[in-house]
Amino acid sequence: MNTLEPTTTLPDTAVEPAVAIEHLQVRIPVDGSPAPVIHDVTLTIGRGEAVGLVGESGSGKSMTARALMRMLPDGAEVHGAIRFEGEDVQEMSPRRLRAYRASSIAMIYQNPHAHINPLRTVGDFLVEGLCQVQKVPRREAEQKVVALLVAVGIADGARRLSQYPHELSGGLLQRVMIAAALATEPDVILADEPTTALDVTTQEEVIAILREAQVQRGLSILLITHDLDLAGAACDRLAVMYAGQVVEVADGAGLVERPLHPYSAGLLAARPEIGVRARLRTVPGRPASGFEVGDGCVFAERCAFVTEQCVSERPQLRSLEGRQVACHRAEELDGVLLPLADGPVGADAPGQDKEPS
Ligand SMILES: Nc1ncnc2c1ncn2[C@@H]1O[C@H](COP(=O)(O)OP(=O)(O)OP(=O)(O)O)[C@@H](O)[C@H]1O
Repeated sequence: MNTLEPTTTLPDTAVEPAVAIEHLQVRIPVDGSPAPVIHDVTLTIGRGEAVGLVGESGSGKSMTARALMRMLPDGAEVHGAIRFEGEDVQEMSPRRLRAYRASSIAMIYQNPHAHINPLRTVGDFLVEGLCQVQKVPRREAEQKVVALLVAVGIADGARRLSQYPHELSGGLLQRVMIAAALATEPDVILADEPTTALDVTTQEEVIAILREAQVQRGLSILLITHDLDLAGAACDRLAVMYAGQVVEVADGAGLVERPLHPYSAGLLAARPEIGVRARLRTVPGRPASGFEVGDGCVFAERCAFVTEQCVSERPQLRSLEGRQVACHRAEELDGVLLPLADGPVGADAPGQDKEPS
């Protein structure tokens, strides 16, 4: 489905962002030695802004979210800055970290069944968090969660409180998870593939609920997804990630109309179009994880425009015409990549001056 309908433009950059990640690098121990999974993530989420983090499997999207929650695997080495409202998340004391996770930031996962106790009722799940962590009296907590269930489209919320997770469909349970996330009145919600396990109609409803929560409650949202169209429709800005690096940040319309990074163009070209019978296009080559790339551009192996400089020197994310891009050749490729996104991707692409390595 090509239904990209971005809604707003870039936020006012003079406003302090809710979240600021600068040059994040993460290494995690694999077979006893540290392996890089995040090379360079630089990303801000403004207050009340929804940012879509898109990219292929293994690019490090979930790891970025986990770094923001300070929930990385044991032994992870972290470099760079992760700030929430100006405060360094890495420097938070255990007590401050508990408060941050309890009331400033909330996470919604792909598979709600995996994040709820199947032996407890929906009511226990929703109410106990409020009673125990936020010290809200039980009766008040029940009233609050019923109102939240109504807000996420569950009209018979009071009845649902006595049900067990297995009695609810995936879509209903994901709404319960959104209600749970909203219950603590967080400033930021991290939604990690929240609709991947749902059918298309339910996907749209869940995204609409998140979007409404963003607008009504002034929430900042990081939406992690493989689905560029979904992210474009639901978010104010998109950050494209590949092999542990953010390679382009733009508003949805800008990205679709004028991608500046060859990987963004490849992702755009790979979107299936309903009603058009054609061979599905793919980005040539295999998606790489952070620990598989060398010192040069993370996309060099698969790029149709690769040069010697790309292989030897990693491009940094830099500002260019109101957006950010990490490509040595972004100026030269401006305008060349759009026909690429609309047409064939690969060795026959225009502007290619060297064989991919
Ligand atoms: N606990 C872990 N231990 C070791 N490696 C891990 C662990 N979790 C993730 N990885 C690796 O880190 C890299 C980034 O993973 P991550 O889950 O962040 O990617 P992703 O972009 O979210 O992918 P997906 O869309 O498939 O969830 C991958 O190479 C993955 O194999």
